[in-house]
Amino acid sequence: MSQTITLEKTGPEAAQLKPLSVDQQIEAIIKKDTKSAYVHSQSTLSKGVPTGGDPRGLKILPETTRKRFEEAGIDLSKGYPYVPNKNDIPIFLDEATKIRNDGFPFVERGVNADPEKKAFFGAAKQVINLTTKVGTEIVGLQLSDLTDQQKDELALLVAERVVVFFRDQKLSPQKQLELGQYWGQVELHPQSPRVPGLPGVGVIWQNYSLGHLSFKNNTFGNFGIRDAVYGSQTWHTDLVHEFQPAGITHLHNDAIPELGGDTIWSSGYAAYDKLSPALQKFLDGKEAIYFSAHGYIDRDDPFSGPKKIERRHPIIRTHPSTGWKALFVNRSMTKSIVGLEPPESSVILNYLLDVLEKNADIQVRFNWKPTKPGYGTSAIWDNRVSVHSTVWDYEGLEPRHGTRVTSLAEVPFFDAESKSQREALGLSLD
Ligand SMILES: O=C(O)CCC(=O)C(=O)O
Ligand SMILES: [Fe+2]
Repeated sequence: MSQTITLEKTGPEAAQLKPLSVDQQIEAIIKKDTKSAYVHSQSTLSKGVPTGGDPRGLKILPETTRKRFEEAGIDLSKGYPYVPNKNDIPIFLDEATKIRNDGFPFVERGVNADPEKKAFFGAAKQVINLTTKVGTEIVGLQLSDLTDQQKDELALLVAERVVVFFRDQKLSPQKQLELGQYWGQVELHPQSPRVPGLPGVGVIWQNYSLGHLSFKNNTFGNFGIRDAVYGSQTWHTDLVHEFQPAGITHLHNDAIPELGGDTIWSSGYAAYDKLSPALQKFLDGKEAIYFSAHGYIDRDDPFSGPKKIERRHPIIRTHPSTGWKALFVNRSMTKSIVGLEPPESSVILNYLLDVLEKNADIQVRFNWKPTKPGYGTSAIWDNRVSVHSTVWDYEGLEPRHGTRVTSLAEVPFFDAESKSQREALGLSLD
């Protein structure tokens, strides 16, 4: 498959242009006028929207998404996406930190699964491992038809392979939510736009947030310099500021660009296996500070600017199903290693992040295109043992839209008796 691509000229001269009104911005999106939309990208459509359904989003909703929602009986009459009521969004840091601070029961489904996964594999036409260490594609199986036994086996497969893909799916947002609820308590994100009537189903839609239009190559931090249209998302893992952070995330993309818009995952197990035994030993049992994506006001120091929620978690964590150790750091949301001087922490942390981000042999890059037009593609990954980054290379304003359900998991732990993946599989060189 090939496609001729003409990159728009943007940059300083584009930034000189007059910002557009919201209506003009919507027009620009409909006409796929990248340059005009880019000019406005600093103040995104998703900011400052009225609470409730956003009527503006409906105007640019991709056809495949609209069809999927209609078939599922989603009420779009008030607009799309649903934007949370401002009164429900915590403003102060202490309020935001308190959400789920007390913990909740969690059942790890993969633990009880048949290690051979006979029920799950038996129902699939094909099982394709995409690389040696990470990523498996399942062919010929509908996620909406899984039995509980198959869901347990899939959870174990996701834990082992880090991310598992399913093309050509017919999946309603309600079924997607049900599946997520089976794997854990579903995250109800107070800020994020969501599918109307389904608080646990978030929306990933760059054409709405225009996120990718304002990003440059941003390896060294979020929200990089705005002098290029394209880039990639800062490597991250989801919701690490939670007391019980994300386990499985399931993103179902129902509008997929003709070319591009891939996502990359890197394995935390394999990253750990790349460290020397001396560095592994140093890190085992250490903790790091993780922070939230959103900022909040500090009641005691309200004028100091937004502050992030911070949590302490083990920097090497043991996965409860596989029992393997994984490196648990990410560029977007890991602040420092506890117990080290700031410069020491920064050097070591940067090295660890580089191991995850710069080694293609522990990564998988996935293109979401279904083989059947009109069908969607699901990626199901384990945030406890991976980081991911979306590639915003797709041309102009081609639609890319997905619904996302995240199941929260256990309080992260490190088991000193646990093994690395190579050790457990008998591949260790020493
Ligand atoms: O759009 C994607 O490929 C992934 C977006 C993302 O970071 C997520 O869903 O957690
Ligand atoms: Fe993410």
